[in-house]
Amino acid sequence: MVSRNRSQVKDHLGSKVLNHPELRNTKATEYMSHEEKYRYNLSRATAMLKLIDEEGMDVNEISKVMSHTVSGFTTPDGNPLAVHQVMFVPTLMNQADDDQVSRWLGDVFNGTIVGTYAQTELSHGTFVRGLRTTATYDPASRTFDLHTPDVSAAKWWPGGLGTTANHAVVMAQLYTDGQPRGIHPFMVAIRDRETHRPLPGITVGEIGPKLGQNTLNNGYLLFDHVKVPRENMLMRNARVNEDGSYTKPSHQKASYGTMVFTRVAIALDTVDALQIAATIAARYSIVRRQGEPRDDGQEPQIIDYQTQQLKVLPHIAACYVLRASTARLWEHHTHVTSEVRGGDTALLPELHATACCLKALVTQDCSEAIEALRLSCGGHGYMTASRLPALYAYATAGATYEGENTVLLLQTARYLVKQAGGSHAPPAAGSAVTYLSRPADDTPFAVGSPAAYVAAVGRVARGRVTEVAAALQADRQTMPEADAWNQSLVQLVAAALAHGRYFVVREFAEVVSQQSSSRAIQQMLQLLFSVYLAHAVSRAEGDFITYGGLTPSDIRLNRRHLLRLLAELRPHMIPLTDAFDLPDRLINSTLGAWDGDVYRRMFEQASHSPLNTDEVPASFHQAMLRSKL
Ligand SMILES: CCCCCCCCCCC/C=C/C(=O)SCCNC(=O)CCNC(=O)[C@H](O)C(C)(C)COP(=O)(O)OP(=O)(O)OC[C@H]1O[C@@H](n2cnc3c(N)ncnc32)[C@H](O)[C@@H]1OP(=O)(O)O
Ligand SMILES: Cc1cc2nc3c(=O)[nH]c(=O)nc-3n(C[C@H](O)[C@H](O)[C@H](O)COP(=O)(O)OP(=O)(O)OC[C@H]3O[C@@H](n4cnc5c(N)ncnc54)[C@H](O)[C@@H]3O)c2cc1C
Repeated sequence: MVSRNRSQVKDHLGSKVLNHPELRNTKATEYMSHEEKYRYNLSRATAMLKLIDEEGMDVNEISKVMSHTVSGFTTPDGNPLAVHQVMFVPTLMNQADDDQVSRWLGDVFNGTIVGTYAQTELSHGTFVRGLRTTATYDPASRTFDLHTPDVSAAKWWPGGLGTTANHAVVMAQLYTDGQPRGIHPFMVAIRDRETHRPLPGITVGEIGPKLGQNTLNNGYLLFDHVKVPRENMLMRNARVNEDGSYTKPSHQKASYGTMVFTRVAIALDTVDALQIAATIAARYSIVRRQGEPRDDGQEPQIIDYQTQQLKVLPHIAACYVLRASTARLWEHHTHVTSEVRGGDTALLPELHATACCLKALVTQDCSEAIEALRLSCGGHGYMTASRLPALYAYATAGATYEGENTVLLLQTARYLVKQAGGSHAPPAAGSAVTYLSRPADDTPFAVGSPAAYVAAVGRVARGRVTEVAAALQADRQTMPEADAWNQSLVQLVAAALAHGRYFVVREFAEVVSQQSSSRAIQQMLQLLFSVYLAHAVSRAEGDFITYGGLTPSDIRLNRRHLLRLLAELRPHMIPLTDAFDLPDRLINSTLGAWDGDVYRRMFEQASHSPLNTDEVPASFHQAMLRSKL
């Protein structure tokens, strides 16, 4: 199979997707009903699935074509098959045993089986161990009895479950021999393959409108003592034998593997959304002129206001920096997964810790950045047709799904404080936490030296982690563990974020140092890195004084330095966003097209409003009449 890099995939898709007979003609969906939107997005998602199949793509390629850059074009309101592709199929591949894979995957790939990942319940999402759907094994019939004890245990949220999927991987509490065995995955048929009607004992439907991504087709699901054959528990890790005896998995959290994968995919993908938003805001900021005319008689381009530069340019730098670290995480995930499949789980705890904090850091940074970029476009950024509201809705969902960010940061913090206290297995060579067991890097801070900034970011991470580890340790002597932990929650979250920031900047430092093909490119990467670092310091000045070794004078110098760097970056803003290589049809924004013809496009989109069809819409008279009664 030919492996393509990210840009080549895009080029490849440029011809394949943008010219595909079922995909090339897009419709504006803003005025469609909920059902019309679903039909439109589902038919495009299906065409995309067929295309992926025809092209014979591997997991890396699929992740790229499923990326928001492309899926925002194919399924602008959310892909009802996203969870099928990103979670259901990977769960079968990684958690089903070989027999099960050969039993199901043919039907998955020929489209007979369409699935979802059904974990979250109405009353439990975060605390997975608290899920209440049960799967009780009966050795006499060799079946599991799947049951929802009450409405609060209804599955709620799974993507594609609403009206699309006919199967689900259901995460349920396993009982064998009368013993609870924890959460395990079960392959369950929920709708008839021919009629698509719910099967006996199944109650299923769609949960209703959301902030965005309304055609993800999120659903609910309840079981009334549904019998599932023994062979339908996914058995690559744990096993239930015919007599009901139970074999434990090689790693306690093996069944959480799909979540780790999806966190990595979300981190990588949210940067795509930021790139689109940054391109829109950059292009609009040079087209838009407003204010007292200058010497040349023209009103200034808004990007020449220093405040606008601060709203836009650091986020372009962030696109480059976050892309590098999330791509690195993706590679690391591939490596660790193959080790785990071979039985070696040593690297899993750190992968889990890193995936948690990068997913949280990236989705938080990107959603804040996209909102700042939307605001940088003034009133027009509030229009749906700018695309910025939908990009925000997409990025901010990433802060909640696949593990709410605070909760994930606490998972990272748990790993970090154990490392700092020496109570975890020592980190492997190349680990991202070795800095915790070494003396702090005392490179003196100097404005203009990226290495000095990276060292300061490291001191903040180290200081934050060691301080909270000590506080926790002290509290543990005087109160129960849960109270001690709760007493430090805010500082634990800050420590995990600081660690994530250090991970990100070290990865980019490596990218800059390894770039050798062109001096000009290296200089540009250095400039982007300097902007990212100076902005990071300006966002957390207190931390850099408290832990990073910076003085109030350094902080003042950094503020001026950042503004100078922004002025230096400004002439490169358009080439830097053009380099994301996003065709207009993928950007799909009135404000962000390459030719800058913003105002004509805005008028053109207004012509689609159904309220403009008649000079006086009938609804006006009807409503006025009612108000007079
Ligand atoms: C490229 C294109 C892609 C674009 C994709 C976009 C579309 C995607 C659509 C997304 C749809 C969304 C789907 C979902 O949201 S699915 C539901 C996701 N749900 C969650 O993420 C729930 C979050 N909660 C949890 O994961 C767990 O409950 C939590 C980890 C918080 C706690 O678990 P638990 O209580 O069981 O464990 P403990 O805290 O007690 O920890 C015990 C030890 O286990 C370690 N641990 C925990 N998880 C893992 C793991 N996954 N791997 C390895 N190890 C793990 C933990 O660190 C503890 O270790 P120590 O005892 O050594 O400290
Ligand atoms: C668009 C979308 C798509 C989704 N798709 C799927 C899907 O396909 N399949 C699926 O199974 N699920 C899906 N989900 C569900 C999603 O995974 C959960 O909503 C998510 O994991 C958060 O869990 P929760 O809703 O229980 O939040 P809660 O845990 O109730 O969070 C509420 C607040 O409580 C805080 N909190 C909770 N526990 C702790 C703690 N231990 N310490 C400190 N603070 C805490 C949180 O930080 C947060 O501020 C989806 C959700 C969304 C929004």
